[in-house]
Amino acid sequence: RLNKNSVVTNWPFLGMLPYLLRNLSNIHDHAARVLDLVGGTLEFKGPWFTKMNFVVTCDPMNVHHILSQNFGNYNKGPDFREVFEAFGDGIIAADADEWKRSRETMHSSMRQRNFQLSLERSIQEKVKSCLLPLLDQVQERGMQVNLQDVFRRFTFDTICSIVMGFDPKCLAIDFPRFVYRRAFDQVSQTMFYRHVVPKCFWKLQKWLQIGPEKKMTEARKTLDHFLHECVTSARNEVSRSKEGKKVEEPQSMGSSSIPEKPHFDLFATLIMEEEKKGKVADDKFLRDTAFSLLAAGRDTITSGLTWFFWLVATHPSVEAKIVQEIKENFASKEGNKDQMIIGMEEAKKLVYLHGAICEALRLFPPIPYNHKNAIKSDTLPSGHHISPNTMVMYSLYAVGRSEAVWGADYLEFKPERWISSNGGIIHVPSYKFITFNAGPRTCLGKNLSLSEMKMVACAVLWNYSITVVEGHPISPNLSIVLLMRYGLKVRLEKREK
Ligand code: HEM
Repeated sequence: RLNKNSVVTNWPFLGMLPYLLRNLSNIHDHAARVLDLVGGTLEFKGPWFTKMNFVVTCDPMNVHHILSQNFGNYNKGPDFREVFEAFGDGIIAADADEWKRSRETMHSSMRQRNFQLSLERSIQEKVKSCLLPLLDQVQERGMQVNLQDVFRRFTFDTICSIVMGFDPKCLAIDFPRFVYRRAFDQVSQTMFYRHVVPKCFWKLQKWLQIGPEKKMTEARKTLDHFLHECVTSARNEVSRSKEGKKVEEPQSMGSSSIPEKPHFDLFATLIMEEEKKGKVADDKFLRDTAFSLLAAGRDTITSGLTWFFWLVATHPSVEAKIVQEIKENFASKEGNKDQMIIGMEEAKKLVYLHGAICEALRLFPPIPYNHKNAIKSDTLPSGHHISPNTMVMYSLYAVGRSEAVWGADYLEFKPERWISSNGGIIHVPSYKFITFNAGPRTCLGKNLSLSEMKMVACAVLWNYSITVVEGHPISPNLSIVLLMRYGLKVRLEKREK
């Protein structure tokens, strides 16, 4: 019988760190394979002089236990906050009452009708006035384009508009450089780096201000400046709208500007929600909230769209079915549907597209792993004992590729998996389709993201067929969000309708 932990060599002094570092470039696939071999859960041992021991699992019952059934015993904890310190006290890193307060305020703001309408309008406008014109030019000039870069720009513009009512206009044909976007990328990379080197090592680098930690400090300064400007602008807008005054002309802000027209953004809504409760949303709360939302909602949607378009481009029969479904639902309808810029309600009709997007998000979850900290000792459903203050890591990537959950064809891209015999959408419990997390801390942007992805997919696939540039390498990057290391280089052709 296999000694369950022997799949990964546990070296004297160094523990399993050599395995982790040797396989880092393809760590998610390695983790999925190892977890499969050991029955779903592994006790990882770090070097003896570090506190790098943790339990890693992809067993859906363990995940259900940690995220829902025994939710109260698993928080983010101090280590999470240290690694993700750029999030401050924002919802992603917060625990207990701080988290509850953020979650309630954010949830009620995001449910508001005006917010939903403003969100829909922002996405539609961005597709119509920036995304499709840019792709038109690329196609007309016969150029190659990196779709991942296009989506990163698209999502940065939309998330800034949605959260702060400010469009940085990164998506333009001259692909402008935008210093704040690069600062965000630097912060994400350093946060990933802090996961794979012992804590004492990155702390020393931080203290000495060298390597990635130096870059992190500089990037954070840049970002804090950006967020401070956004907070001030949102406050001014709320005061102006309360006074019923006309919104002033944009001020200069780096290489971009504040939008000309009033906008029902999340920031303004949050400020007003707090006021209704007799509280004042202080600058730090708004800064941390903005950072959390920008980080949570920017690269995640980019990742989802990039892997989706790659899968569709390499599965022509799926592409044909998506286009057919769009045609059947909307092509003969009244109104301006020549570009297929649909709304959120219309997006719900596209069941096959929904299946294809869920399938892409299952195979390539934008957040491939996550972790929690056990407060008291516990026993997982798999029988593993958890001591107090142990980090429990769960691989969303490995859950999405578990044969036990998805069947023998788990590696196939099959949108049909999500469609019932009567043509409806099959509901998969969130601890199995874990891409948006599960339990009380389920992603607050789940519906928003699915709608946005469908709206973009519908417009792009209706207007273009996409071919991946021959020989272009496809592999995941090393960061906290699963993007493509070399981007997604494609050529476009106008679709014959
Ligand atoms: C495809 C897109 C997305 C995916 C796959 C995704 C996935 C996730 C995951 C896995 C978590 C749990 C993170 C953790 O606990 O550390 C999360 C949390 C969260 N997400 Fe998303 N997300 C997406 C888009 C968005 C968007 C667009 C927004 C908002 C604009 C958003 C807002 C949030 C918030 C506020 C949380 C924290 C919830 C809490 O802790 O209570 N997400 N998301």
